[in-house]
Amino acid sequence: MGILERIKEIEEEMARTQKNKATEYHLGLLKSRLARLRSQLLEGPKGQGKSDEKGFEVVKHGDARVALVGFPSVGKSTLLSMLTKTKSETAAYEFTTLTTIPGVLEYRDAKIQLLDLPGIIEGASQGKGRGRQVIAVARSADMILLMLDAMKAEEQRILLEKELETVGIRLNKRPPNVYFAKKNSGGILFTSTVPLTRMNEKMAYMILHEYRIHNAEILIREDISVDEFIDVVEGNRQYIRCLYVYNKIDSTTIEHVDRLARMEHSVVVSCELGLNLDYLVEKIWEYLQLIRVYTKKQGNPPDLREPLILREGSTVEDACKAIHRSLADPSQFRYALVWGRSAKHDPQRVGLSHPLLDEDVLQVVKK
Ligand SMILES: Nc1nc2c(ncn2[C@@H]2O[C@H](COP(=O)(O)OP(=O)(O)OP(=O)(O)O)[C@@H](O)[C@H]2O)c(=O)[nH]1
Ligand SMILES: [K+]
Ligand SMILES: [Mg+2]
Repeated sequence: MGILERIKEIEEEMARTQKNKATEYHLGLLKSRLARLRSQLLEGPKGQGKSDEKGFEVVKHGDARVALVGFPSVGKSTLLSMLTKTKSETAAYEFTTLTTIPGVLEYRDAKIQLLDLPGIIEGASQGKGRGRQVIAVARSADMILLMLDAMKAEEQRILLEKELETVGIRLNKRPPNVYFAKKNSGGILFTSTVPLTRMNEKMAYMILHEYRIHNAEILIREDISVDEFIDVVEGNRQYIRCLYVYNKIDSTTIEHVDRLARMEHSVVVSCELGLNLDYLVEKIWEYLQLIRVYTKKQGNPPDLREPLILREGSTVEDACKAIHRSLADPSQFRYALVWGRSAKHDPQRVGLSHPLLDEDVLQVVKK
């Protein structure tokens, strides 16, 4: 039996099985089997490289990468053409876009790579309509714009979420707070620092057994579910921030638009009429969690044209490394001066571990 049939069989068995105390462990086992098969599917057949199927990968450029994912003809290419200087072909028929089209979204002195992708359809995660190549690119993104047709919002959203979930993409979630390490000996060492209400030690043993893991250390620090435990064991999940972009609001009612706009992580737009696109770009910036750090040389004003673009939570050390690989070395770095929101007083003399904030000014003093 092929992997796809085995997946289908397990899915059917899960659908048939009632959820209760007596079936809890059996369902846990089925979930882990399903997760293993799906991972196998993603890796592809052993010994056979992935290169025979041409991918949609393009070179990473700029400060961050945002991928446009959605069903055909929801307006992905129209959006790319509105937000960047790149023109991607748009048309009323499905599958107009056949490969990745990269554009550059310039905002707040950052260059954000925006990727227009071919539309995906139900079953994409199993390879339908080159869905796997699209998903591979989505996995490489710092953020996903899940684009939906406002008229078919609910059904499209549920289907797309399922496709992405299936391939191990977790949208707007954090990795479970669990320490997990495989060992060579010593058996299973299971500890939890909080009461577990959704799984337990027995379940963990059973799942690990399914994965043929007999020696491991597990420290659980939050009340996780069985699915989250499997995610930890799989270890290949991608936790990606996502905005749901409801397009074509020009062709639906104001009440419906209002409802969509109030949902979590959502932005309503009309790409064609250019409605609400400024707000969308602001939200993209917010979700990417980037900060700008302006550098200055001693005795000169700061360079306000080209800031360093760093992840939120970056330190002086990260900034130094972004300027030059060896600048953070003890042989070069003496101290830094920081002006701005992260400084207690202007300027503050700081070391490598000082955390920076958006719009700080940084001067590195070398030895
Ligand atoms: N009414 C309306 N139509 C739109 C809007 N945005 C895009 N369209 C139309 O929707 C159709 C599809 O747009 P595309 O940008 O080609 O969609 P796509 O998602 O890139 O499609 P594929 O590449 O085929 O997956 C085109 O006819 C667009 O003119 C919008 O805001 N409102
Ligand atoms: K289209
Ligand atoms: Mg397109």
